Amino acid sequence: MISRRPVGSDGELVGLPGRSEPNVRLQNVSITFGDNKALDSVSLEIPAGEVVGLVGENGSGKSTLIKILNGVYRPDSVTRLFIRGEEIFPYEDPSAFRRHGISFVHQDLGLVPALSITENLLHERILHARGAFINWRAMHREAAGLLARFGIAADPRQPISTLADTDKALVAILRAVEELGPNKTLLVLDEPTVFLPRSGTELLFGAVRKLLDEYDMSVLLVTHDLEEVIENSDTIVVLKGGRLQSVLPAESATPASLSERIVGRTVGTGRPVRAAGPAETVLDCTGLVSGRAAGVDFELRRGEVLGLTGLAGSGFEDVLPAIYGAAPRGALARGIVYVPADRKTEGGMLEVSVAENALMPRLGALSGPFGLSPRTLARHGRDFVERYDVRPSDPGKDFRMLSGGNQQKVVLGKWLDTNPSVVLLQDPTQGVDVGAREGINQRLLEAADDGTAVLCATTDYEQLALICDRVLIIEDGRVVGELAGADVERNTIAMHVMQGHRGTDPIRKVG
Ligand SMILES: Nc1ncnc2c1ncn2[C@@H]1O[C@H](COP(=O)(O)OP(=O)(O)OP(=O)(O)O)[C@@H](O)[C@H]1O
Repeated sequence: MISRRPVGSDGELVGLPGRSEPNVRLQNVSITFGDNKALDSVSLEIPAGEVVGLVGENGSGKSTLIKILNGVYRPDSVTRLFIRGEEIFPYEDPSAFRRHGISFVHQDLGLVPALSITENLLHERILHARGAFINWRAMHREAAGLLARFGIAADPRQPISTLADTDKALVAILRAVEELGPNKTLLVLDEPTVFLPRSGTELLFGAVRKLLDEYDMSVLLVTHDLEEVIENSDTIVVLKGGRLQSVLPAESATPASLSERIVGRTVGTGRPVRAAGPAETVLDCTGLVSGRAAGVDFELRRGEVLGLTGLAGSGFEDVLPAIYGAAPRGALARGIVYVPADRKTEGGMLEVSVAENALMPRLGALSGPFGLSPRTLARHGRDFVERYDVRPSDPGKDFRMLSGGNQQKVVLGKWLDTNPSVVLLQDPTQGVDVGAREGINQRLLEAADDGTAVLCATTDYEQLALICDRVLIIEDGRVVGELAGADVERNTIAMHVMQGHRGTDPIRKVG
């Protein structure tokens, strides 16, 4: 993408207004939680027609900035915000953002599965027509028009749950834009593609560009996926420790240069060489049927890292909860642990400290006759936050106060510390920054070297390529192929997932 703003001698964009006033201008955005200055004098501009990517390590302030833009948090009073040149005062009226045309799509998309596509898409208007006459025929016609314009081949009367994941994400985006009425300024996309394959992401951003051209709006894209942000943004803004680290034209950025700016170092993309362990089977999964899994067979061996992947909806996502759910009581005693993707509702206890969360599965082992002393809790807590690089490194902090990525480190670490024989991981590095991702992968490989069998279900092919000894591809609820050795490589995995989908037979069938 060609940036429309001037570039300085250091390759960074000059942060002054361009020829015309940007759609959104943030000046000195600052916010303080207790003694933590989560955002410190951040100034940035989001010009019309541009996608501005917002990246930064876990806890750098991305979500906080978004929450200021939707009125959840009040910034410190030095902050000044301008929308299409007009200063707005969110302290006085948090709904000002919405009225000035700012809308959001979050990772969970916020769709209601049982409702029709039309009801989801035109939700706001239908809601406001409450009690009044709703012309359903006209609503469906309008929804059908929108779907057709954005290439979604579906009847708008059908439930949204029948759509493929990419189309669901697209509907969520169209709805967010539709809800703004005539006043369309900024669409904030908060990791909307984490569950999508690359091809889905491309489709989605094709539609986003079309929206930008049609409405002269802007997009603020928050993501941890460096390739995605480079491919789809015009400008990339890097936050570090609550401050503006840099503003760059996306065309000049590479994943290595970005990770350097984000975490202060380049992050390794090499695959470690691992010795083949003994072939002892620790988990024999035969004919597993659950959700969309329709007879999944595989063996998991001691000390190996096995990946499970496929297109969203292929059934690979249903395997781990089914395995864990099959033995809920005895699972932990037998050394099986499960780390779900949804760490907020399933993974951690929000109201207690990081240290208590981290030590919870080992409380019995660590406690003396009089329970766990505060001193022991603090000592183990300190050791934990250091080993898993949890930030801020305060074990006494409430879990709920951590950023999303730091919560993920705590949830993963607390289970790995139980020295399990089997670890079941669903999207383990989702929402985790590029540096922490490397740390987590390292911990997983160390666990495997110590004999733990790791089963990892994800569409993050890059992560699979970095840690897996074998990768199983699932299609229509069954294992249709296995990649091992040099074939455990990102593009090869992606190709086989896609080719399997088209019904060809590119890889060795298992069984
Ligand atoms: N409600 C809150 N109370 C106290 N501290 C908070 C609160 N919300 C955020 N913080 C702190 O503000 C800082 C920025 O957090 P934020 O969630 O914005 O980071 P982030 O860049 O979105 O991280 P991630 O990539 O992990 O989602 C962190 O130090 C976090 O602990």
